Amino acid sequence: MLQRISWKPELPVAARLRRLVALALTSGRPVALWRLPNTQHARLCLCLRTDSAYAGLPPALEPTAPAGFAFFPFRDSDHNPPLFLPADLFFDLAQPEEIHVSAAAAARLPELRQHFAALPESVELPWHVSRQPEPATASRAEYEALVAAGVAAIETETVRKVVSSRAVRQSLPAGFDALAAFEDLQARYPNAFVSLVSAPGVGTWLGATPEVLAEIDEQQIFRTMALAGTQPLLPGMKPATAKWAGKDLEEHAMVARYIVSCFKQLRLREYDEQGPRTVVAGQLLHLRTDFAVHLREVPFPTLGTDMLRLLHPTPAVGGVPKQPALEFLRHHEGYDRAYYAGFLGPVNLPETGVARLYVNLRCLQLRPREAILYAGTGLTIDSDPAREWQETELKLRTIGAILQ
Ligand SMILES: C=C(O[C@H]1C=CC=C(C(=O)O)[C@@H]1O)C(=O)O
Repeated sequence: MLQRISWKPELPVAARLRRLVALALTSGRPVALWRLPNTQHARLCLCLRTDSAYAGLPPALEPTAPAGFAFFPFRDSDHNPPLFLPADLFFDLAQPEEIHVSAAAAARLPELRQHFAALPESVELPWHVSRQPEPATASRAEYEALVAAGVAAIETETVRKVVSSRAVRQSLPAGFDALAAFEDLQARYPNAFVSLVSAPGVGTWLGATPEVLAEIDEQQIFRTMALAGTQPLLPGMKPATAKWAGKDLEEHAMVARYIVSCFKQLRLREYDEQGPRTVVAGQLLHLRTDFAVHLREVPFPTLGTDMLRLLHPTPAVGGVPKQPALEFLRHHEGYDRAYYAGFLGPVNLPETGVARLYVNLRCLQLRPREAILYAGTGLTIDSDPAREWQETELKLRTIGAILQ
Protein backbone atom coordinates (compact mmCIF):
# COMPACT_ATOMS: atom_id res chain seq x y z
CA MET A 1 0.00 0.00 0.00
CA LEU A 2 1.26 3.47 -0.88
CA GLN A 3 0.56 6.46 1.35
CA ARG A 4 0.19 10.04 0.11
CA ILE A 5 2.40 12.76 1.48
CA SER A 6 2.85 16.40 0.64
CA TRP A 7 6.10 17.00 -1.27
CA LYS A 8 7.52 20.48 -1.81
CA PRO A 9 4.21 21.99 -3.03
CA GLU A 10 5.94 25.33 -3.71
CA LEU A 11 8.10 23.90 -6.53
CA PRO A 12 6.77 24.17 -10.10
CA VAL A 13 5.72 20.76 -11.50
CA ALA A 14 8.45 20.51 -14.13
CA ALA A 15 11.15 21.33 -11.57
CA ARG A 16 9.74 18.76 -9.16
CA LEU A 17 9.73 16.09 -11.86
CA ARG A 18 13.31 16.88 -12.86
CA ARG A 19 14.47 16.76 -9.26
CA LEU A 20 12.71 13.44 -8.58
CA VAL A 21 14.44 11.99 -11.64
CA ALA A 22 17.72 13.47 -10.36
CA LEU A 23 17.07 11.92 -6.94
CA ALA A 24 16.96 8.50 -8.60
CA LEU A 25 19.85 8.97 -11.01
CA THR A 26 22.31 10.68 -8.69
CA SER A 27 21.96 7.76 -6.28
CA GLY A 28 22.30 5.10 -9.02
CA ARG A 29 18.67 4.01 -8.81
CA PRO A 30 16.18 3.04 -11.52
CA VAL A 31 13.33 5.30 -12.57
CA ALA A 32 10.44 5.00 -15.05
CA LEU A 33 8.27 7.74 -16.54
CA TRP A 34 5.24 7.09 -18.72
CA ARG A 35 2.17 8.73 -20.21
CA LEU A 36 -0.82 6.55 -21.06
CA PRO A 37 -2.47 6.95 -24.48
CA ASN A 38 -5.05 9.73 -24.71
CA THR A 39 -4.29 11.12 -21.26
CA GLN A 40 -2.74 14.43 -20.26
CA HIS A 41 -0.37 13.68 -17.43
CA ALA A 42 2.78 11.64 -17.08
CA ARG A 43 3.58 9.46 -14.07
CA LEU A 44 6.82 8.45 -12.41
CA CYS A 45 7.87 5.34 -10.49
CA LEU A 46 11.08 5.38 -8.49
CA CYS A 47 12.51 2.28 -6.87
CA LEU A 48 14.78 2.60 -3.81
CA ARG A 49 15.70 -1.08 -3.57
CA THR A 50 17.72 -1.49 -6.74
CA ASP A 51 18.49 -5.17 -6.08
CA SER A 52 14.82 -6.07 -5.87
CA ALA A 53 14.19 -4.51 -9.30
CA TYR A 54 15.59 -7.49 -11.20
CA ALA A 55 12.75 -9.87 -11.90
CA GLY A 56 12.55 -13.45 -13.09
CA LEU A 57 9.18 -14.30 -14.57
CA PRO A 58 6.98 -11.73 -16.32
CA PRO A 59 4.92 -9.91 -13.70
CA ALA A 60 1.67 -11.26 -12.28
CA LEU A 61 -1.29 -9.08 -13.23
CA GLU A 62 -3.55 -9.95 -10.31
CA PRO A 63 -4.66 -7.25 -7.84
CA THR A 64 -2.61 -8.95 -5.10
CA ALA A 65 0.64 -8.60 -7.11
CA PRO A 66 3.14 -5.86 -6.19
CA ALA A 67 2.60 -2.36 -7.58
CA GLY A 68 5.35 -1.24 -9.94
CA PHE A 69 6.66 -0.81 -13.45
CA ALA A 70 7.75 -3.71 -15.70
CA PHE A 71 10.51 -3.40 -18.29
CA PHE A 72 11.25 -6.68 -20.06
CA PRO A 73 13.66 -7.48 -22.90
CA PHE A 74 12.72 -9.14 -26.17
CA ARG A 75 14.44 -12.26 -24.96
CA ASP A 76 15.71 -13.22 -21.55
CA SER A 77 19.47 -13.04 -21.17
CA ASP A 78 22.09 -12.08 -18.62
CA HIS A 79 22.92 -9.06 -20.78
CA ASN A 80 19.42 -7.63 -20.67
CA PRO A 81 17.86 -8.39 -17.30
CA PRO A 82 14.07 -8.27 -16.94
CA LEU A 83 13.07 -5.50 -14.57
CA PHE A 84 10.15 -4.95 -12.28
CA LEU A 85 10.54 -1.71 -10.36
CA PRO A 86 8.53 -1.95 -7.14
CA ALA A 87 6.99 1.48 -6.60
CA ASP A 88 8.67 3.15 -3.62
CA LEU A 89 7.87 6.65 -4.85
CA PHE A 90 5.01 7.32 -7.23
CA PHE A 91 4.43 10.79 -8.65
CA ASP A 92 1.41 11.64 -10.79
CA LEU A 93 1.71 14.97 -12.61
CA ALA A 94 -2.08 15.26 -12.37
CA GLN A 95 -1.67 15.65 -8.57
CA PRO A 96 1.63 17.46 -8.41
CA GLU A 97 1.57 18.63 -4.82
CA GLU A 98 1.86 15.13 -3.37
CA ILE A 99 3.75 11.90 -3.88
CA HIS A 100 2.82 8.37 -2.92
CA VAL A 101 5.36 6.40 -0.93
CA SER A 102 5.75 2.74 0.07
CA ALA A 103 6.36 1.69 3.67
CA ALA A 104 10.07 1.27 2.81
CA ALA A 105 10.24 4.85 1.47
CA ALA A 106 8.17 6.24 4.35
CA ALA A 107 10.79 4.89 6.76
CA ARG A 108 13.50 6.80 4.87
CA LEU A 109 11.67 10.06 4.31
CA PRO A 110 14.04 12.36 6.24
CA GLU A 111 17.00 11.07 4.22
CA LEU A 112 15.06 11.36 0.92
CA ARG A 113 13.90 14.89 1.70
CA GLN A 114 17.44 15.90 2.56
CA HIS A 115 18.86 14.44 -0.67
CA PHE A 116 16.07 16.13 -2.67
CA ALA A 117 16.67 19.51 -1.03
CA ALA A 118 20.44 19.29 -1.59
CA LEU A 119 20.12 18.80 -5.36
CA PRO A 120 21.26 21.91 -7.26
CA GLU A 121 18.57 23.70 -9.28
CA SER A 122 20.10 22.96 -12.67
CA VAL A 123 21.31 19.48 -11.84
CA GLU A 124 22.87 17.38 -14.66
CA LEU A 125 20.93 14.16 -15.07
CA PRO A 126 23.36 11.21 -15.07
CA TRP A 127 21.22 8.82 -17.14
CA HIS A 128 22.15 5.15 -16.83
CA VAL A 129 24.14 3.77 -19.76
CA SER A 130 23.96 0.13 -20.84
CA ARG A 131 27.16 -1.82 -20.28
CA GLN A 132 26.55 -3.76 -23.51
CA PRO A 133 28.50 -2.75 -26.62
CA GLU A 134 26.66 -0.73 -29.26
CA PRO A 135 24.70 -3.14 -31.46
CA ALA A 136 25.79 -3.86 -35.04
CA THR A 137 23.83 -1.73 -37.51
CA ALA A 138 22.82 -3.26 -40.84
CA SER A 139 23.54 -1.44 -44.10
CA ARG A 140 20.75 -1.39 -46.67
CA ALA A 141 22.34 -4.33 -48.52
CA GLU A 142 22.69 -6.31 -45.28
CA TYR A 143 19.10 -5.67 -44.27
CA GLU A 144 17.81 -6.65 -47.70
CA ALA A 145 19.88 -9.85 -47.48
CA LEU A 146 18.26 -10.56 -44.09
CA VAL A 147 14.81 -10.07 -45.63
CA ALA A 148 15.75 -12.36 -48.53
CA ALA A 149 16.92 -15.00 -46.02
CA GLY A 150 13.60 -14.63 -44.17
CA VAL A 151 11.62 -15.11 -47.37
CA ALA A 152 13.76 -18.16 -48.22
CA ALA A 153 13.03 -19.63 -44.76
CA ILE A 154 9.31 -19.12 -45.45
CA GLU A 155 9.64 -20.76 -48.88
CA THR A 156 11.29 -23.82 -47.34
CA GLU A 157 8.54 -23.84 -44.68
CA THR A 158 10.95 -23.41 -41.76
CA VAL A 159 8.66 -20.54 -40.69
CA ARG A 160 5.43 -19.00 -41.98
CA LYS A 161 6.19 -15.46 -40.80
CA VAL A 162 9.21 -13.78 -39.24
CA VAL A 163 9.72 -10.15 -38.14
CA SER A 164 13.20 -8.96 -39.05
CA SER A 165 14.60 -5.77 -37.55
CA ARG A 166 17.62 -3.54 -37.41
CA ALA A 167 19.30 -0.88 -35.30
CA VAL A 168 20.53 2.54 -36.44
CA ARG A 169 23.00 4.83 -34.65
CA GLN A 170 22.39 8.54 -34.73
CA SER A 171 24.27 11.39 -33.04
CA LEU A 172 22.38 13.36 -30.45
CA PRO A 173 21.65 16.96 -31.41
CA ALA A 174 23.49 19.61 -29.38
CA GLY A 175 21.81 20.25 -26.04
CA PHE A 176 19.68 17.09 -26.24
CA ASP A 177 17.67 16.67 -23.04
CA ALA A 178 15.91 13.34 -22.44
CA LEU A 179 13.17 14.86 -20.27
CA ALA A 180 12.42 17.47 -22.92
CA ALA A 181 12.40 14.66 -25.53
CA PHE A 182 9.91 12.75 -23.35
CA GLU A 183 7.67 15.85 -23.36
CA ASP A 184 8.11 16.25 -27.10
CA LEU A 185 7.00 12.63 -27.64
CA GLN A 186 3.89 13.21 -25.53
CA ALA A 187 2.94 16.24 -27.62
CA ARG A 188 3.63 14.52 -30.96
CA TYR A 189 1.88 11.21 -30.26
CA PRO A 190 -1.19 11.73 -28.06
CA ASN A 191 -2.52 8.21 -28.70
CA ALA A 192 0.77 6.39 -28.00
CA PHE A 193 2.13 4.97 -24.76
CA VAL A 194 5.12 7.25 -24.20
CA SER A 195 7.94 6.14 -21.91
CA LEU A 196 11.36 6.99 -20.53
CA VAL A 197 13.03 4.27 -18.47
CA SER A 198 16.52 4.41 -16.98
CA ALA A 199 18.06 1.65 -14.88
CA PRO A 200 21.50 0.32 -13.95
CA GLY A 201 22.53 -2.53 -16.26
CA VAL A 202 19.72 -1.63 -18.65
CA GLY A 203 20.55 1.86 -19.85
CA THR A 204 18.04 4.53 -20.83
CA TRP A 205 15.18 3.97 -23.26
CA LEU A 206 12.66 6.37 -24.80
CA GLY A 207 9.65 5.30 -26.84
CA ALA A 208 6.17 5.99 -28.18
CA THR A 209 4.48 2.68 -28.88
CA PRO A 210 1.05 2.03 -30.42
CA GLU A 211 0.79 -1.64 -29.37
CA VAL A 212 -0.95 -3.04 -26.26
CA LEU A 213 0.42 -6.41 -25.20
CA ALA A 214 -1.81 -7.11 -22.17
CA GLU A 215 -4.06 -4.73 -20.33
CA ILE A 216 -6.60 -5.02 -17.51
CA ASP A 217 -8.64 -1.85 -17.21
CA GLU A 218 -10.71 -0.30 -14.41
CA GLN A 219 -13.79 -2.26 -15.54
CA GLN A 220 -11.81 -5.51 -15.21
CA ILE A 221 -11.72 -6.03 -18.96
CA PHE A 222 -8.65 -7.85 -20.23
CA ARG A 223 -7.49 -6.54 -23.61
CA THR A 224 -4.88 -7.41 -26.14
CA MET A 225 -4.48 -6.62 -29.83
CA ALA A 226 -3.08 -7.90 -33.09
CA LEU A 227 -1.21 -4.99 -34.67
CA ALA A 228 0.52 -5.71 -37.97
CA GLY A 229 0.43 -4.42 -41.52
CA THR A 230 1.85 -0.98 -42.26
CA GLN A 231 1.51 1.80 -44.81
CA PRO A 232 2.33 5.52 -44.68
CA LEU A 233 -0.41 7.98 -43.75
CA LEU A 234 -0.28 10.27 -46.78
CA PRO A 235 -1.61 13.86 -46.74
CA GLY A 236 -5.35 13.98 -47.33
CA MET A 237 -5.78 10.25 -46.79
CA LYS A 238 -8.76 8.99 -44.78
CA PRO A 239 -7.59 6.08 -42.61
CA ALA A 240 -11.00 4.37 -42.76
CA THR A 241 -10.80 4.04 -46.54
CA ALA A 242 -7.20 2.76 -46.69
CA LYS A 243 -6.68 -0.20 -49.00
CA TRP A 244 -4.51 -3.06 -47.79
CA ALA A 245 -2.35 -5.44 -49.78
CA GLY A 246 -2.83 -9.17 -49.39
CA LYS A 247 0.61 -9.35 -47.78
CA ASP A 248 -0.46 -6.97 -44.98
CA LEU A 249 -3.75 -8.79 -44.41
CA GLU A 250 -1.93 -12.11 -44.17
CA GLU A 251 0.76 -10.75 -41.88
CA HIS A 252 -1.95 -9.34 -39.65
CA ALA A 253 -4.12 -12.47 -39.68
CA MET A 254 -1.20 -14.55 -38.39
CA VAL A 255 -0.95 -12.35 -35.29
CA ALA A 256 -4.73 -12.50 -34.72
CA ARG A 257 -4.74 -16.30 -35.11
CA TYR A 258 -1.87 -16.58 -32.65
CA ILE A 259 -3.82 -14.61 -30.02
CA VAL A 260 -6.82 -16.90 -30.56
CA SER A 261 -4.51 -19.92 -30.13
CA CYS A 262 -3.36 -18.52 -26.76
CA PHE A 263 -6.99 -18.23 -25.59
CA LYS A 264 -7.55 -21.79 -26.83
CA GLN A 265 -4.56 -23.07 -24.87
CA LEU A 266 -6.21 -21.66 -21.76
CA ARG A 267 -9.56 -23.16 -22.91
CA LEU A 268 -11.16 -19.74 -22.86
CA ARG A 269 -13.94 -19.24 -25.40
CA GLU A 270 -15.58 -16.10 -24.02
CA TYR A 271 -13.49 -13.51 -25.83
CA ASP A 272 -14.74 -10.71 -28.01
CA GLU A 273 -12.89 -10.05 -31.29
CA GLN A 274 -13.28 -6.77 -33.26
CA GLY A 275 -11.49 -5.97 -36.48
CA PRO A 276 -9.32 -5.72 -38.33
CA ARG A 277 -9.61 -1.97 -38.77
CA THR A 278 -7.16 0.72 -39.81
CA VAL A 279 -5.57 2.78 -37.02
CA VAL A 280 -3.21 5.75 -37.05
CA ALA A 281 0.17 5.60 -35.29
CA GLY A 282 2.09 8.83 -35.91
CA GLN A 283 2.65 9.07 -39.68
CA LEU A 284 1.76 5.40 -40.20
CA LEU A 285 -1.35 3.30 -40.60
CA HIS A 286 -1.64 -0.20 -39.16
CA LEU A 287 -4.22 -2.96 -39.22
CA ARG A 288 -5.53 -3.74 -35.75
CA THR A 289 -7.80 -6.42 -34.28
CA ASP A 290 -8.90 -5.90 -30.67
CA PHE A 291 -9.59 -8.73 -28.24
CA ALA A 292 -11.45 -8.32 -24.94
CA VAL A 293 -12.51 -10.59 -22.08
CA HIS A 294 -14.82 -9.45 -19.27
CA LEU A 295 -13.00 -10.85 -16.27
CA ARG A 296 -16.06 -10.47 -14.02
CA GLU A 297 -17.94 -12.85 -16.32
CA VAL A 298 -15.36 -15.62 -16.60
CA PRO A 299 -14.06 -17.66 -13.68
CA PHE A 300 -10.44 -16.99 -14.61
CA PRO A 301 -8.66 -14.70 -12.11
CA THR A 302 -5.19 -15.40 -13.58
CA LEU A 303 -6.14 -14.79 -17.21
CA GLY A 304 -4.04 -11.61 -17.53
CA THR A 305 -0.94 -13.24 -16.06
CA ASP A 306 -1.35 -16.42 -18.12
CA MET A 307 -2.02 -14.56 -21.35
CA LEU A 308 0.99 -12.28 -20.84
CA ARG A 309 3.24 -15.31 -20.44
CA LEU A 310 1.83 -16.96 -23.56
CA LEU A 311 1.67 -13.88 -25.74
CA HIS A 312 5.19 -12.49 -25.51
CA PRO A 313 6.77 -12.29 -28.02
CA THR A 314 3.78 -12.21 -30.37
CA PRO A 315 4.15 -12.71 -34.13
CA ALA A 316 3.96 -8.90 -34.45
CA VAL A 317 7.62 -8.90 -33.30
CA GLY A 318 8.77 -12.55 -33.48
CA GLY A 319 7.08 -14.88 -35.94
CA VAL A 320 5.10 -18.06 -36.60
CA PRO A 321 5.71 -20.74 -35.43
CA LYS A 322 7.26 -18.95 -32.48
CA GLN A 323 10.35 -21.03 -31.67
CA PRO A 324 11.61 -21.57 -35.25
CA ALA A 325 11.07 -17.85 -35.92
CA LEU A 326 13.07 -16.89 -32.80
CA GLU A 327 15.80 -19.33 -33.85
CA PHE A 328 15.87 -17.75 -37.30
CA LEU A 329 16.32 -14.31 -35.72
CA ARG A 330 19.03 -15.55 -33.37
CA HIS A 331 21.03 -16.87 -36.30
CA HIS A 332 20.39 -14.24 -38.93
CA GLU A 333 19.48 -10.89 -37.40
CA GLY A 334 23.06 -10.16 -36.38
CA TYR A 335 22.46 -7.88 -33.40
CA ASP A 336 21.00 -7.83 -29.89
CA ARG A 337 17.50 -6.30 -29.73
CA ALA A 338 17.90 -5.82 -25.97
CA TYR A 339 14.65 -4.11 -24.84
CA TYR A 340 13.34 -3.28 -28.33
CA ALA A 341 10.26 -5.48 -28.94
CA GLY A 342 10.21 -6.38 -25.23
CA PHE A 343 7.37 -5.03 -23.11
CA LEU A 344 6.84 -2.35 -20.50
CA GLY A 345 4.25 -0.64 -18.37
CA PRO A 346 2.65 -0.16 -14.95
CA VAL A 347 1.04 -2.95 -12.90
CA ASN A 348 -1.31 -2.06 -10.02
CA LEU A 349 0.11 1.45 -10.22
CA PRO A 350 -1.60 3.49 -9.02
CA GLU A 351 -4.94 1.63 -9.24
CA THR A 352 -4.98 -1.85 -7.73
CA GLY A 353 -6.25 -4.38 -10.28
CA VAL A 354 -5.26 -2.28 -13.32
CA ALA A 355 -2.29 -3.20 -15.50
CA ARG A 356 -1.18 -1.75 -18.83
CA LEU A 357 1.64 -3.46 -20.66
CA TYR A 358 2.78 -2.38 -24.12
CA VAL A 359 5.21 -3.76 -26.69
CA ASN A 360 8.37 -1.63 -26.73
CA LEU A 361 8.24 -0.36 -30.34
CA ARG A 362 9.20 2.98 -31.95
CA CYS A 363 11.92 3.31 -29.34
CA LEU A 364 15.54 4.27 -28.91
CA GLN A 365 18.32 3.57 -26.47
CA LEU A 366 20.20 6.59 -25.22
CA ARG A 367 24.01 6.64 -25.01
CA PRO A 368 26.12 9.62 -23.91
CA ARG A 369 26.56 11.07 -27.41
CA GLU A 370 24.24 9.04 -29.59
CA ALA A 371 20.93 7.26 -29.79
CA ILE A 372 20.30 3.76 -31.09
CA LEU A 373 16.99 3.52 -32.88
CA TYR A 374 15.17 0.26 -33.67
CA ALA A 375 12.57 -0.87 -36.21
CA GLY A 376 11.34 -4.10 -37.73
CA THR A 377 8.99 -5.42 -40.39
CA GLY A 378 6.87 -8.54 -40.63
CA LEU A 379 7.93 -10.78 -43.51
CA THR A 380 5.72 -13.12 -45.46
CA ILE A 381 6.33 -15.09 -48.63
CA ASP A 382 5.45 -11.98 -50.69
CA SER A 383 7.95 -9.63 -49.00
CA ASP A 384 10.10 -7.47 -51.22
CA PRO A 385 13.49 -6.57 -49.62
CA ALA A 386 13.52 -2.98 -50.93
CA ARG A 387 10.00 -2.30 -49.63
CA GLU A 388 10.79 -3.82 -46.24
CA TRP A 389 13.86 -1.56 -45.96
CA GLN A 390 11.64 1.40 -46.81
CA GLU A 391 9.15 0.34 -44.14
CA THR A 392 11.88 0.31 -41.47
CA GLU A 393 12.91 3.80 -42.63
CA LEU A 394 9.32 5.00 -42.13
CA LYS A 395 9.00 3.37 -38.72
CA LEU A 396 12.31 4.90 -37.58
CA ARG A 397 10.91 8.37 -38.24
CA THR A 398 8.42 8.08 -35.35
CA ILE A 399 11.08 8.11 -32.64
CA GLY A 400 13.66 9.79 -34.89
CA ALA A 401 11.50 12.94 -34.84
CA ILE A 402 12.86 13.88 -31.39
CA LEU A 403 16.44 13.93 -32.69
CA GLN A 404 15.83 16.58 -35.36
C1 LIG B 1 8.02 -4.48 -35.41
C2 LIG B 1 7.46 -3.26 -35.48
O1 LIG B 1 6.12 -3.06 -35.72
C3 LIG B 1 5.19 -4.12 -35.60
C4 LIG B 1 3.89 -3.49 -35.24
C5 LIG B 1 3.06 -2.99 -36.20
C6 LIG B 1 3.28 -3.28 -37.56
C7 LIG B 1 4.26 -4.15 -37.93
C8 LIG B 1 4.47 -4.49 -39.37
O2 LIG B 1 3.65 -4.09 -40.21
O3 LIG B 1 5.46 -5.13 -39.70
C9 LIG B 1 5.09 -4.87 -36.92
O4 LIG B 1 4.54 -6.13 -36.74
C10 LIG B 1 8.26 -2.04 -35.28
O5 LIG B 1 7.68 -0.95 -35.24
O6 LIG B 1 9.49 -2.15 -35.12
